[in-house]
Amino acid sequence: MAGLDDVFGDLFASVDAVVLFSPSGSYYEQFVDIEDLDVIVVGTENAVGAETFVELPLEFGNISERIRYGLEGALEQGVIEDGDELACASSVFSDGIDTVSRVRADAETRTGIYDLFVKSRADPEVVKSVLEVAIELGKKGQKGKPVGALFVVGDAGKVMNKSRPLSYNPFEKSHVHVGDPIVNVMLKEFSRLDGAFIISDAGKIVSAYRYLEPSAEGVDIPKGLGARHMAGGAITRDTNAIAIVLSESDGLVRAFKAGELILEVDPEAY
Ligand SMILES: Nc1ncnc2c1ncn2[C@@H]1O[C@H](COP(=O)(O)OP(=O)(O)OP(=O)(O)O)[C@@H](O)[C@H]1O
Ligand SMILES: [Mn+2]
Repeated sequence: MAGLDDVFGDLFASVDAVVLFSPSGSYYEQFVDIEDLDVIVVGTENAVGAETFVELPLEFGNISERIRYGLEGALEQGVIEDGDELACASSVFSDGIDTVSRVRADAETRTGIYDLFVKSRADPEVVKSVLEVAIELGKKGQKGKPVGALFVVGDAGKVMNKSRPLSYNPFEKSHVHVGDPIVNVMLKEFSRLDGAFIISDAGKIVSAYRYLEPSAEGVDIPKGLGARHMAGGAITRDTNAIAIVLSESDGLVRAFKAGELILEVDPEAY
């Protein structure tokens, strides 16, 4: 009679590699000595000093997103190949690894999230910080009310040329950068007001309250999204900036690059 090992064993039978999502050191060590096994560690940092590591821009709360973006990064780095069968081990309910998903790597479902972080003009850390601010703002809102915001990151000179001020720029003479705790408070406070934040490649806040005037010609953003998303999407086609948009109406955070929607996350999942 078949035991559970025989049945669940199919999940990891003849896989091309094992992908461990943010494993503990002792968990990882168990795999290192298994013969002929490729082990890939995925996470926001390489805490276990793994030989093959793929960095995630953020710890995706949703398991399928975490796996999808992890595998996209692994494909991008060439540590797995299209069609590879992978046993992806991750934690869903506890701190430790408690879940194994068998997934086939599929190069066609590529979303471009790695381009967003790794191949943008702006520093990846800057993109990550802005995404974190948007997610936090989406989670808490402003004084309990849902709030929207638009952050344009990178290629700031060109973005400034394609926009105009709606009001006095509170960042005019300041030298503040995203990631500073005080700046996060300021960004949240100013997000109540209209327009976009413009942020440089290195993370300097160049301006708040900018009205973007890109040409919207040929921009293909999903129907139902309004002027904020259209302006955010379009500016990324006209310049080498990326746009991170928090929607006041559906609460989602979206990222655009080269005029295309690249990432869509629900702040409540973080
Ligand atoms: N071209 C623009 N540049 C900068 N900010 C803009 C621009 N167009 C709209 N906004 C900002 O977006 C806000 C919301 O506009 P609108 O409702 O049309 O956008 P939306 O895409 O539906 O966003 P939301 O999902 O947050 O409602 C406006 O009040 C304004 O602050
Ligand atoms: Mn709207």
